[in-house]
Amino acid sequence: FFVRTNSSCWHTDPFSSSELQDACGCRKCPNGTPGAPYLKNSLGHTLLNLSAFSVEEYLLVASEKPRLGGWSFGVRISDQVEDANSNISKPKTLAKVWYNQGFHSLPSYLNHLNNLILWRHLPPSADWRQYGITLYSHPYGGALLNEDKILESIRQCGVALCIVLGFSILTASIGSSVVKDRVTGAKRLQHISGLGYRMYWFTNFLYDMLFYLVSVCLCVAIIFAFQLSAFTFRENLAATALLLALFGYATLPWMYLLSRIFSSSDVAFISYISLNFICGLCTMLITIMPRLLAIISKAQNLQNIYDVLKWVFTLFPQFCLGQGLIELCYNQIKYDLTHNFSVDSYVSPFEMNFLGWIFMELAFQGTVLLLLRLLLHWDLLQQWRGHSALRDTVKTSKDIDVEKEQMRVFEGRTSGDILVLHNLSKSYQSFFKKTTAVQDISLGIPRGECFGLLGVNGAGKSTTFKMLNGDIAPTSGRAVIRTPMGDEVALSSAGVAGVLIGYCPQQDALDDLLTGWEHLHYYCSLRGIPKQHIPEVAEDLVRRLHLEAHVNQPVRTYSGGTKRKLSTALALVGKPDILLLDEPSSGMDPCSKQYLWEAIMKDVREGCAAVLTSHSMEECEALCTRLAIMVNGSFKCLGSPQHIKNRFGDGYTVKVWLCKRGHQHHTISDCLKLHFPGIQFKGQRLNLLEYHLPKRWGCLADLFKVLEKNKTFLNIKHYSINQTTLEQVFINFATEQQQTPQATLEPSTDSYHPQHLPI
Ligand SMILES: Nc1ncnc2c1ncn2[C@@H]1O[C@H](COP(=O)(O)OP(=O)(O)OP(=O)(O)O)[C@@H](O)[C@H]1O
Repeated sequence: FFVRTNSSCWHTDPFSSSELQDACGCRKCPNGTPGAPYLKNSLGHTLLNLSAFSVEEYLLVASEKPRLGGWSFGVRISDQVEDANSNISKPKTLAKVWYNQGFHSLPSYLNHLNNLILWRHLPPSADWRQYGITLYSHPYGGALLNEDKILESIRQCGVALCIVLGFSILTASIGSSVVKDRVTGAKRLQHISGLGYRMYWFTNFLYDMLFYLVSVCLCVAIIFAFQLSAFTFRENLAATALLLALFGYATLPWMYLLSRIFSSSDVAFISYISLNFICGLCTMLITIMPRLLAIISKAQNLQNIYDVLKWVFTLFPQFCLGQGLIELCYNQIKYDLTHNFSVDSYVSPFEMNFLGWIFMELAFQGTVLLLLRLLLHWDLLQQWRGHSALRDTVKTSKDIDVEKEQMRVFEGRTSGDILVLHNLSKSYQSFFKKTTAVQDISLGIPRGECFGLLGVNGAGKSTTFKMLNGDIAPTSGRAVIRTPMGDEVALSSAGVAGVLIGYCPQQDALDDLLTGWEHLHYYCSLRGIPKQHIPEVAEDLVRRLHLEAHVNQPVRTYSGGTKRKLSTALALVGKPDILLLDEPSSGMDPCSKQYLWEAIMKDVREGCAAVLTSHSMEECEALCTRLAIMVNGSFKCLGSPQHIKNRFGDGYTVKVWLCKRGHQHHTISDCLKLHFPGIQFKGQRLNLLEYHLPKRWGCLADLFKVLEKNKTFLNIKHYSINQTTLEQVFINFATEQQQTPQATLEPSTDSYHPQHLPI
């Protein structure tokens, strides 16, 4: 308790009744006469001659119950509280009001003193009884301040931050799915199969929004269940739901636009979360600082800074969400504070100068970004770049066949070809180095041809494929298709020109949740096959690729080989004019390979032009009418498999199986070298020895003769003599590949590999 009686003297302690009685000069006068017409201070000095005012009765009556309060006059200021500048202690005429316990005692005793002062200043002729200040006491009408409620609203600011974090993660996980679609090739596959860009993005957006809105509903239900007043009071629940929904509406197109820069969906997911949270939290913190300082200091320039920052940061949907939720909490705190004083300071969140501007901003951003996403697409950019990338200069190649093909393309002798590559090149530019993945390849592929692209890992096959299917733009050169009318059109316009392309990507672009049937039905619909014919077409493909046992199961239950079969089946849907097959048989058993080859050959025989990459020489020999071996991004040889074997496969391969394991090869090697000095020992595995005999060092008949004659003497169980295989030609070229970390030979799963020396 304290009573301030003047600027330099105040008491903070409550007083006991006896202290109070002692302090009341009128009750306990120094001369010992209660009720004397003098008011004296504690030192006995007369302060007021009350008889002059005839108020003694009043004071006596007023001081009858001194335990509730009283007055003292002329009390000397204690040394501690005296002004430090004045060291002279002098008595001052003071009036002090004392009170104790009762809440009403202070105002009533103060009022007595005020009355006294009033009467003191009345003119002598005036009757003091006619004047007076009356004090009324009424109970307080308002409720007490509910501190718990206010603290709860402040705590809900923390909930707002959690909501921002949660929705940052949710939108990131939804937004990164399109990156997965692109990286696995599913997006490209759908475009190639006939799905337009706009349709893809629009349906994606609709589906993602639907999925997102389910989460919004769950979140709003939880908020409602826990009755978080900042987000549920009056119109706040509707505002919270709208804010969350619009956040998704503005954020998803923004993520779609950025999706192209990510090479993995995991990287995209982490990046989106970081971007969301950085944009959301940092912008909120940056704006909160000047706002708080402006509230504390009442400085107008800080308020201006806050206003400017607020408008600038509305560019970020994350800021809009955080700011909107914090504003709802702030509104609620204000309401809780003023509500106790019967003032309703609640502002509707839908008012334009409150959250209305945030809603408008989010809706505007979402619409503009979605339109941008629908209008801008990769092929459009490729077309712009394609015009500047054309460069038709004939480069001399080391190989005569490659050069001939190049001349054929440049001289325009490709009228019968459906797919033509003009000097196609691709370089990847990173910060520190430039990698030339594909270098000036020219090629024309007619209908009914299966062209094989061979090369070690990193030779540039997949890059060539990506340029063919429109996934990446060539650095220079172009790939065109010839329409049935004979016009050359860009690959991206194939669908419009009526040329169907089937694509089997290196990674299976399948949806784990769909069954084989559902995949086939979907891709048949994309190809435009009439609904009534879809079962027939799908069944035909299932039968040709022997997928009957799996087609009703979800794809997640498929083995690697079965997934490849389904991927190839999807590429074959609708009898495409051009088939792009990137390692279609990898991971398949020999039996499945036979079915696959038959399926591909059937389409090729019916006039389809196929381009195939494979690490299986057996497959290339079985399927390809022509092939090229790529080394460091350029063709090193080109022609039919037999032509390549004839040109580059010099001589014979001799395989000798010994009767016993562990025998050294020296005796046999010495014997063979005696008859054929040019023979090369290539390696030994268990009891198998392998030799290469160049043609000029001996003929087939002599070789048989020597081996038959010495079979028993050399402990030979049996032997075989073959013409040099395509695989050996391939290995010979592969040694030319730059010794980069990627340039390692991938062992074929299909054929036995001895420890080869290069031929
Ligand atoms: N996105 C990229 N950025 C930079 N360099 C790349 C990129 N993609 C491929 N390369 C490089 O381009 C070269 C050719 O790669 P590509 O994937 O076309 O080889 P490939 O013949 O298909 O190999 P594989 O048989 O393993 O599929 C390699 O040196 C590779 O490192």
